[in-house]
Parts: sequence; C-alpha cells; structure tokens
Amino acid sequence: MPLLLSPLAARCLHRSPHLPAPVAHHPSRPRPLGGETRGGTRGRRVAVVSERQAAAAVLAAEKSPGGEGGDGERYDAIVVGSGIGGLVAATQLAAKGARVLVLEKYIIPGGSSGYYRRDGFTFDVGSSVMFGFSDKGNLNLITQALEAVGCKMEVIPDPSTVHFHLPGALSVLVHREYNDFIEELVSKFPHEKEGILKFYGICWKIFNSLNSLELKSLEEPLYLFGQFFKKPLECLTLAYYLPQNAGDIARKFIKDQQLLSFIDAECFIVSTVNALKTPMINASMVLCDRHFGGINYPVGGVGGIAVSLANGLVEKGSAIRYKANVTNVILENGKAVGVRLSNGKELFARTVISNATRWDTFGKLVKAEELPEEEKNFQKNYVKAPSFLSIHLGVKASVLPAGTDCHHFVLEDDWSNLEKPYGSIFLSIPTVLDPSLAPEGHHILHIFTTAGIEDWEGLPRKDYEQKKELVANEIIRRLENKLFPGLQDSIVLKEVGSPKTHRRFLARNDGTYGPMPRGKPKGLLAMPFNTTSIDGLYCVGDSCFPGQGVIAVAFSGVMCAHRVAADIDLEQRSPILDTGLLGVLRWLRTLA
Ligand SMILES: NC(=O)c1ccc[n+]([C@@H]2O[C@H](COP(=O)([O-])OP(=O)(O)OC[C@H]3O[C@@H](n4cnc5c(N)ncnc54)[C@H](O)[C@@H]3O)[C@@H](O)[C@H]2O)c1
Ligand SMILES: CC(C)=CCC/C(C)=C/C=C/C(C)=C/C=C/C(C)=C/C=C/C=C(C)/C=C/C=C(C)/C=C/C=C(\C)CCC=C(C)C
Repeated sequence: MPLLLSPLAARCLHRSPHLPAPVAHHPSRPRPLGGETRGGTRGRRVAVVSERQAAAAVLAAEKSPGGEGGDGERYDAIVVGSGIGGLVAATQLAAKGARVLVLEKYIIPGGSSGYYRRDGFTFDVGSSVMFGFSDKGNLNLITQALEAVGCKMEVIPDPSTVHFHLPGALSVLVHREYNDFIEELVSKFPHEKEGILKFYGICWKIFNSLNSLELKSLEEPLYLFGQFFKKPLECLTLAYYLPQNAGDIARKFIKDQQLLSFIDAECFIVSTVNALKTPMINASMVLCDRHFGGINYPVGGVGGIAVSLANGLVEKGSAIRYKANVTNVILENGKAVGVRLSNGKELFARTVISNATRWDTFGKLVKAEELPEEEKNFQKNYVKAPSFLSIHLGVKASVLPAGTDCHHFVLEDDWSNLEKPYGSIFLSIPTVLDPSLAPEGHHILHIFTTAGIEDWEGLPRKDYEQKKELVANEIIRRLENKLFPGLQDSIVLKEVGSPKTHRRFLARNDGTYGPMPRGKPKGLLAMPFNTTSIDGLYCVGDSCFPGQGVIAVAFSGVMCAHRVAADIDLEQRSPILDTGLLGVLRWLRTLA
C-alpha cells in the first residue's frame, strides 16, 4: 500500500514551525518509501509519519466524502488537479463555504510544486525560489492562501535571490536589499546608472500599484470597478502597462547591450523568454517582490505548501482524492456539470475548474467537435514552452565553498545560448537555507535546463537511459568547470528527469514548462482569465492570467475562486455587468 499521507492524518499545523511530513515518491520511479524521522538542524525536527499512520490516512481518505465510497453528492466545485493553482482555487472556495472536491491523478498534492524523498534527501520537484511568502503587503499570496485555511509555515529568509554567472565573466548577485543590488549592478555598468535607476524605478511604480490593490477576480465587475473607484491612479497605471513588455521599457533608458542582455536573463528565469517577450507587469512583480517581501524558503521544503493547503482544505469540510485521473469533463446542454474518471465513475458539481494546462483541458478533457474560438485565439498567441531536464543530486558538503549562495543561473560564453535547449543552467541548493533536507554532511543540488520533448521520444529504453546519463553528466561537467571543482566525485545520489518524466508525472502536455508567447506579445493582454467559452467550466494555473510561476498561479487561483463564488452566489454579483465586462475582456484579447 502506498504510504500516502492524507490530509486527514496530518492536520494542518496551525502556526506550527513544522511542515506536515509528506510521503516520498520520485517522479521517475513511483516507488513508495517509508516515513522517516529526521532530526532537523537549527533545533528543528521535521514532522514524522509512521507506516501505520500513513496506512490509516489512506483508509480515512477512502471513507471520506471525496473517497472511493463517495456519497454521490453534487459539489459546488470539482477541481481537476492539485497544483498550487488548483489548491488555491479550492481552498479559497472552501473558505467561502463551498463544498469542493479536488481530484488529483498523482499520489500526493502539488504537481510541479511537489516533492519526493530518497535516501534521507527531500527534493523539491520544481523551483525552490519562492516569491509571495513574506508577512507584509498584499502580494504575499502564498502566505495568504495558507492563512485562508488556518495554516502557517515557518520560512527561512534567503539573503539573495539568485547569483548570475554570465558571459564575459559578468557575475551579479541579486541581494535581498534593493540598494545593495543596485549598487552591485551599477558597479558593473557605471555609465548606465541613470538608466538602471529609471528601469527598476518603473518596476517599483508598477509593483507599488499592484501591492496597493486588494487582489480578486479581474473578471468580476463589482470588484474591478470598486478598485478603480478606490485606487484610480494605481488602476490606470496597471492598465497602461498591461499591454507592454519589459524589454521595450528597458530600451527606453538603457543602451548598453550587455546590460540589456542581463535584463533578458533576469526575465528569462521567470518567463523562459527574453525581456522583449516578458510582460512588464510580471517582470515588475518578481523584480520587486524579491526585495520587498524577499525570497523565503519554507522549512522542510516547498512540498509542504501543497500538503498544508490540502490539509487545510479537508479541515474546511471539503475533500481531495488522489489517484483520480479525470478523462472527461461531462457537458450537458453545453454546460460543464461534472467529470468522468478513468475508472468510469462520474462525479457531478455546479462548476468544474481545470488545473490541467489549457492544451490538456481543451485537447483531452473536453471532447468538443471543434476548438472554441477563445481557445483558438489562445493557441494563436501562445505555444507550449519547452519542457526541462532536471537533475537532483545529493553531494558531499565539502564540495561547496563556504558562503555558497542558494540559487545560481549559469550561462557560460555566449548570450545567444540563453533561450536554446540546454543553453542555460538553473541551480538551487536549498540545503544552504534548510540543512534538514539532507543527511548530515551533505547538500542537495537541484539542477535544471530547458529541453524539448522531441529530443527524447521514440528511444528504446536502454538508449533513453544512456541519453539521460550522458546529457546529465555534461551539465554536471559544466557546473564543475564554472562553480564547483570536484563536483562529479562528490555525488552520492543522482536522479535525472527528462521531458518524458515531466509529461508523465506532472501530467503536463509534452511536459511543458508553461505557455510561452508565439511572437512578441502585447504584454498580458492576450492571456485568458479563468472563465472559458463553456458555461460552468473554468481554468486555473499557468495557462491563465498572469502565467507561469508559483505566485502567479496562486493569483490565478484567487481570481478563479472569486469568479466561481460569484457565479454560485457565494459572493455578490451583477449578471448585467458580468455580461458587459466579460464581453469587453474577450474583445480586448482579440486585439492582442
Ligand atoms: N514545471 C516545473 O517544473 C515547475 C517547477 C516549479 C514551479 N513551477 C510552477 O508551477 C506552476 C504550475 O502550477 P499549476 O497550478 O498550473 O499546475 P501544476 O502543473 O503544478 O499541477 C497540475 C496538477 O494537475 C494534475 N492533473 C493534470 N491533469 C489531470 C487529470 N486529468 N486528472 C487529475 N489530475 C490531473 C497533475 O497531476 C498536477 O498535480 C508553473 O507555472 C510553474 O511556474 C513549475
Ligand atoms: C481588467 C483589465 C483588462 C485591466 C484593468 C487594470 C487592472 C486593475 C489591472 C490589474 C492587474 C493585476 C492585479 C495584475 C496582477 C498580476 C500579478 C499578481 C502577477 C504576478 C506575476 C508573477 C510571476 C510572473 C512570477 C513568476 C515567477 C516564476 C516563474 C519563478 C520561477 C522561478 C524559477 C524558475 C527559479 C529560478 C531558479 C534559479 C535561478 C535557480
């Protein structure tokens, strides 16, 4: 029996410094591991789950309303998928009093923000760079999402966001303190001091506008007009920058090509495209939040966020079911009324929210004769970003020089490789912040680089495994040359995931990292919100406004829950204004 730590067993630990202990499953090998007890450093202990507790949890989940013995009730909302987008939508709705059922194909919650344990190491599946996790402002959406269901996680402040190692021996450390970062950047480009201050100054103007708003659904007119009334200048600022991209604004103030390339790299790490293709609002959000709230790492690992949200959901009287693979959205007279699982079972709800990518939602779950116009427009503007190759390493601690930063971005010799597959390397060492993630005397290196699925398909098993080994070793060699001499010999554990791994275990079409503009976008103008052209069907996650990123999908979850709550009469609404606003927004998207 898989050691599934159900939310029913691990209560959301209110105001507890410890993350609920999850189960260990490696995406490339879905093999359950036993629960384990690990003494944390800094006097912490990670919560513990025994085999007996875990087995009891599975039983409890099966008896719950959302479990296999379901009571046939009609839910207010069924959420397909428990990525952060899906979980935030679900928990926000549950907090408003809705009865929600989350259906997750995999065995634990979190999707790209999941985790797995192996030999005493706790690995984050995806990014370890957490925005929106501070205790101040309005944009700390991860903190707020947890609070909505009575949870809080202890976080460790990261003194920096990322250390860039770039062509021409350009090295820039993005300090937590804004002035320290600006001082460092100006020291590399003294002739561009004014341009630097102006570009990042506009980012702050946008960030401060965002941070002054109460964040809810931009598709709900009573809220939207209310915000315009309360904060007209801020809303107009946002409306002005909504269709603009960071690269164009940078070029108004900056001429130095290398500095512009640096800004490309700043944008690439959060959007997988260069600055000319990155919406200015998104760039401002991340380029400022890292200094405003700072980057904060949750004690025990990123996976704890999803586990806590899932626990909080159940405590609010809703349910989550794992190993529940949704194959169809059921339509009745053109309205979404429920879902069908791969075992043939049908479940019904007033609304259905898909946290699968739009390509999966409209390519697989909705069996419509023809793609709706809205989706054609989305696919005209956005393509699937490539997937990635990820390498999780356990290494001897001695290989890292003292004072090594947590996150690194490496692009060695040639700026033109920035967006090419395997061109740039992302590296996180979360044990620099939370040593309890690895056995004593060891560190975790999580390395990833973009890679297309086409490189990995159609290979016989042996060739596929050999290719993973070969490509991973080459990436490790590059890091050894650039950062850590002796890296190869220090490895005690290595797990490699290919685009096929991510397609399979994250259930993302072609393992895609998220949507990427096909050409030069008009900022965020073309990005769809949560409603779809099918009545009762909503999308949430990174193929919705504002796009890729854990904090971005958390916002998408907040927006989605607000719109759904209004549609099921849990929030105030005005049907006439709804029709008007949704029509205008649809029209605006066609202009992009
Ligand atoms: N791709 C990565 O490695 C990575 C890494 C770090 C962070 N992130 C961030 O996380 C964001 C993604 O979050 P998200 O909320 O959009 O979604 P997600 O992809 O993280 O999660 C979607 C969940 O839906 C489940 N699912 C999909 N189809 C299903 C079906 N038919 N039936 C049942 N379950 C199904 C998947 O198993 C998965 O758990 C990305 O934007 C990215 O920025 C991604
Ligand atoms: C309605 C209309 C149309 C108009 C009106 C006007 C207005 C009012 C407007 C408003 C708007 C708003 C509110 C908006 C909002 C937005 C937001 C919130 C956004 C956000 C975003 C975010 C993002 C994008 C993020 C991202 C992140 C990411 C992706 C991250 C990643 C990371 C990684 C990958 C890591 C790296 C690593 C290394 C280096 C190692």
